[in-house]
Amino acid sequence: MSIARCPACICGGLPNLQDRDDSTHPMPIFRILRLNRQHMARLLLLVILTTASSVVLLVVPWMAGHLLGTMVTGQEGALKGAVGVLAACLVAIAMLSFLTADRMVRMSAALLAELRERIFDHVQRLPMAFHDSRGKGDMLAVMTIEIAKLSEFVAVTLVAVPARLLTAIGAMIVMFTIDARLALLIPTIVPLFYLATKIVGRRLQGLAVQIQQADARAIALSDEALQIVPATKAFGQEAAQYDRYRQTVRKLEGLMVRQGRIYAALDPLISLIAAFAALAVLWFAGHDVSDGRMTASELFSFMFYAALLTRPVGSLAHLYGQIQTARGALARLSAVLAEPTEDVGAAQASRRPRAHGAIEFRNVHFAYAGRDPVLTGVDLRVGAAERIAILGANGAGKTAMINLLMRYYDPQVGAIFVDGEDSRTMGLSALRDRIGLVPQSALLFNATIRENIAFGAVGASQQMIDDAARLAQALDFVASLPYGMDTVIGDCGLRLSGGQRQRIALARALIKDPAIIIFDEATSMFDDEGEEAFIDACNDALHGRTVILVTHRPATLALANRIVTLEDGRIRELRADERRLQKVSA
Ligand SMILES: Nc1ncnc2c1ncn2[C@@H]1O[C@H](COP(=O)(O)OP(=O)(O)OP(=O)(O)O)[C@@H](O)[C@H]1O
Repeated sequence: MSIARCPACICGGLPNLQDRDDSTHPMPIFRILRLNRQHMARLLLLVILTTASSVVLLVVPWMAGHLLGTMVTGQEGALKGAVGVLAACLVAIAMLSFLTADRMVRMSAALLAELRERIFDHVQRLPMAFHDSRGKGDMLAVMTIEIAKLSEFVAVTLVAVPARLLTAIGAMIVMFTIDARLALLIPTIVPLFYLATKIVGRRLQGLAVQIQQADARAIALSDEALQIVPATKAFGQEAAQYDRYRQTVRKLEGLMVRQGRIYAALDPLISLIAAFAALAVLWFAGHDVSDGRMTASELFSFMFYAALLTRPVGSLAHLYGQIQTARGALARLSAVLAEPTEDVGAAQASRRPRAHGAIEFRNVHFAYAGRDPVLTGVDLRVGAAERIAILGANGAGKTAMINLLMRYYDPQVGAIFVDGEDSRTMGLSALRDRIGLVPQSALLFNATIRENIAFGAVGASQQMIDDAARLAQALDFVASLPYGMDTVIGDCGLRLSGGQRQRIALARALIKDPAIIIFDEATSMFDDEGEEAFIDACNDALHGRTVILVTHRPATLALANRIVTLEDGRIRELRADERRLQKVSA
């Protein structure tokens, strides 16, 4: 029996980042974000707002130049008008900035929430084989950091691009109208900008991937460390755990510093190129003004537009790096969303005929991906209401049989029948509705006892919860807790004893009144007395149900009326003397 995984635990392994294939062709961003009409309307409004800001912004250099020109020439009347227009522009820019920022936050938050819901829903529905193959930290990084990056990219960065382009093109046009000869100097610096962003962008791309990997590892390590706090304390591993985490976050720090340095260098570089261009303009324009070919107002305006131009060009240079980061996030999200989910089928338990619980494994062969075969021709018939125990050495494949019965995996050869129907054709929800699983690790979550029991059946009523708790003989200990059924039990039920957790797990399994109950080493954490009490509790609860017991514990075997053993990948019925021996020790 393998250790059942706690839903919130990292035991499934750290991210295997080397194995990850990020080369998957990313889905278009609009498909990933499912941008519907409402989103498009909001995006359009944002584009209009940022564009309006740009238009007003384009008036400012003109008016500022005009203002300075009138100051130089001493035209008092024109001064007042220019100040008034400038003030109006500044107020308009402030208001538009507020509106834009407010809308951006709403848009970004909405996209983030929707994407989070979607990926959460999708990941939960992915088959066990997928979860086995992916590191949990890696998945957590995709579900948190990556989607945050993506929604911010769309709602903040991408939305501002039209406005930036408009500002750049608008500034260029006005500069051409002021002095085409001088304006022609500007395009000569474009190749320099391009070169700078290309070189910088190439460095940023590799760094973005490394930062994502280090981020994922840091998330995985902190999650794992929190899960194994008791083990860390018991083995005095606090310092070693700290070192492991420290190495990862320091590596992340180094990468972020490198990325920050590149971005830090980019802005001054762009400014320097722009400043040299401005100097060249001044050089030529100085002659034009002294020769009377250009007014002082035009010169000032020209210079202001040149300065205005550096802002959108600078942010467009940043855009290259941001696109690379978003592309990486998009590829990883696409890869997860492209994975086919399990088809659970409609939950119609109430309309299904009552199941009998007969099970048959017919020539079942199974190997986990990339591993040696575990089951090599399992044949086993379990009659309705029969109680069977499956014995076998560690690693023999007992849990693998349960995993196949639950259809967490499918066999490579052979089939499993439940009530005479091939489990692969009956629909996952129809199959799983018939089975109550009590695993070794109770898989409880941090909520009340009531919520944990109700988890076993969609729409469970109060009466059903109480009945299930009574059947599992959990009512006594629940009554002794400070808030009874409403007591919150901590992560994985850590505020309960092992035996109490198992009773909650049994109640949860019984609440849907399943025809089949599986105990996968469910009594391994009991002492003899606790095990006997638990078995007493089970005797009533198991009445009329098919029971599969995976256990090494003799006392639990007493529940079984038939014992088989799994050896070399096949089922062997115990001989009468072996059976007697097992029962005697029980
Ligand atoms: N998710 C998995 N991916 C790959 N191999 C696995 C996985 N789970 C178990 N195995 C391997 O499959 C084999 C059978 O494991 P299984 O858990 O079914 O054994 P078991 O009979 O339940 O053992 P035990 O009595 O120790 O719990 C083992 O060799 C194990 O290493």
